[in-house]
Amino acid sequence: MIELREVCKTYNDGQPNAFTAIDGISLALEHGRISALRGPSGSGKTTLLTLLGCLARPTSGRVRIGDEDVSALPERFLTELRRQRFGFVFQQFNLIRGLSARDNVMLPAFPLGQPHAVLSARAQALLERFRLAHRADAPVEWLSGGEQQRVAIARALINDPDILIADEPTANLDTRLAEEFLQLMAELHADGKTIVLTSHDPLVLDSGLMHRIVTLRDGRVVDAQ
Ligand SMILES: Nc1ncnc2c1ncn2[C@@H]1O[C@H](COP(=O)(O)OP(=O)(O)OP(=O)(O)O)[C@@H](O)[C@H]1O
Repeated sequence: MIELREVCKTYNDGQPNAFTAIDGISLALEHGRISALRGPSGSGKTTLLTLLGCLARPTSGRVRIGDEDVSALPERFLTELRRQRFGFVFQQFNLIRGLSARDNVMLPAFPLGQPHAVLSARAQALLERFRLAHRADAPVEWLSGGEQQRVAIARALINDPDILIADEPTANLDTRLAEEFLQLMAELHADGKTIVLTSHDPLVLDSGLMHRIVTLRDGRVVDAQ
């Protein structure tokens, strides 16, 4: 369970330009499920995702991942927790140009200090799983949008996280690639992964694959089916 209790996030807290993007959200997302956050632009979806993914701390309130209250953890423990438990897929994929697909996939695993050959084999296996083995040595900028996204998903999985976080994952994809993305999410759900994503995309929201759809407005939950 990922649980938020009375969570607020205020940007520029205490300054004249303070802005409360998340305004007292309590929410529990079950492990092993696919949950979507939706809502108008500026409603706080990305901010909420960063709090759920321990990329940012709440200004007030509590975030629990399983049994652990992570809102109180010092930064280095948070970094460790992120590495071990979370994989992130960003809207723009955030791949490093000039590096091969395989090296991009390996990147999040480098700080864990495993032998290069082990990591390389694991990255190759993930690329194979996503039908990209033949592109492993290509610089990522040579890959198509759909291929780049599969590299980004492979990279998110390199440390075998149990929680996958994705921000507007289909925003840059055409219908066929968005459907392919959903197919991958269904497979990862079958593997037992917990998936939390933000989306405006009816193709995602109406796919029938989302176990929970949480609607935000003005930093509050207005509906949580
Ligand atoms: N670093 C920041 N500093 C100040 N305000 C911010 C910051 N990041 C986000 N905001 C503001 O917080 C609000 C929520 O932003 P957020 O990106 O979470 O919304 P969103 O629902 O994901 O929007 P979109 O669908 O457009 O991506 C917005 O009004 C935004 O301008």
